[in-house]
Amino acid sequence: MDMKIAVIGAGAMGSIYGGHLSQKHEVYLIDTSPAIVEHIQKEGIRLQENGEENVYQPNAVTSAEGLPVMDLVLLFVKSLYSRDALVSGKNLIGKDTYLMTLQNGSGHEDILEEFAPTDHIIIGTTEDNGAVLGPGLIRRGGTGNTNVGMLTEDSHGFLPRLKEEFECCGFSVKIHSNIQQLIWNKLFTNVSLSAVTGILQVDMGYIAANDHAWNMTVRLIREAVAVAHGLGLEADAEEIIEKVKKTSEMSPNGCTSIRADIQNGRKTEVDMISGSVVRAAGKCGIPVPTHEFVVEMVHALEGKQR
Ligand SMILES: NC(=O)C1=CN([C@@H]2O[C@H](COP(=O)(O)OP(=O)(O)OC[C@H]3O[C@@H](n4cnc5c(N)ncnc54)[C@H](OP(=O)(O)O)[C@@H]3O)[C@@H](O)[C@H]2O)C=CC1
Ligand SMILES: CC(C)(CO)C(=O)C(=O)O
Repeated sequence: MDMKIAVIGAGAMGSIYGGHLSQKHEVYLIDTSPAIVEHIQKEGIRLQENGEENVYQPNAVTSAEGLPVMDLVLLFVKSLYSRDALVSGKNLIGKDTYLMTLQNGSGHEDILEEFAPTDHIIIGTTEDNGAVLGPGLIRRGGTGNTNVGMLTEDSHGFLPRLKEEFECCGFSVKIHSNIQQLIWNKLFTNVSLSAVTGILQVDMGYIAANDHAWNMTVRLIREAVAVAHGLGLEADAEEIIEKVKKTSEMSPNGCTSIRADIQNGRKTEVDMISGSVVRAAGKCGIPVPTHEFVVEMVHALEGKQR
């Protein structure tokens, strides 16, 4: 056992990472749902991956109470629950603990910094994806890189260790010196395609196929690109527009996370997706009326489902 790792949130992504990491590390999967935790305790996590079903047996608990201080805390709750989850897991974080997020959206560091010093925060993206099929049963969809980076210099050389410890469990980790660039590269798709499919409640293919939906998507991309430039990031609007169009066309029946959450009567992560563009725009003094509209509209839709 090399590292003590707490993974908070035993949903799709927490199960994929917690399950795989438990092959070599002492992993504690924490989820507020007693049903999920009991299931994992009895039967482990069943992951459908690479055409087979594998079972992993991390420790599973409903609360961080009584757990030791961790080497790494990996946050995999939906971002609207991040603060609550970290308040409940405060005892997991000691002076040497690294706190890590691969959640969609941007600006998670603003919350993480309330719980750990900046030089112990790891942010990034994952190109893996997954879905919960039932209690303890997860389908691992596509796999790809786990992109990580820090907001400051990695003064203790933790990222190379993290890379090694994750890669021996089957992940492919890339360390980036400008991780915000990577985060925004993914964000452009979520703040345009995902947001518009959520509001319209349509499959991904509808966006490129319908002129009005497409105009709205392009407008969102152009506003987000202006903000990215304001933050000093690189972003080529025409390239991003082309990429988002391809994403829509290549997965005509695909369902985005914002759409799925609204459809399932759940709250969305819009505040850390479109909302993060609005907050960054405020700091740079750039107008983003379409993103402001999206945030209000998605929240209005969430209210309708209750
Ligand atoms: N799914 C995917 O393919 C991808 C997801 N992501 C990101 O990963 C993150 C997690 O997504 P995903 O795994 O799909 O989400 P899920 O909803 O599947 O899993 C989150 C889990 O956390 C639980 N939870 C909620 N609040 C707490 C809390 N305070 N403490 C402990 N557990 C809690 C939830 O319980 P309950 O259901 O009862 O609320 C749920 O079981 C998101 O930020 C998402 O953007 C990134 C890339 C791909
Ligand atoms: C756009 C998509 C489906 C990834 O391609 C996504 O990241 C999301 O909506 O969460």
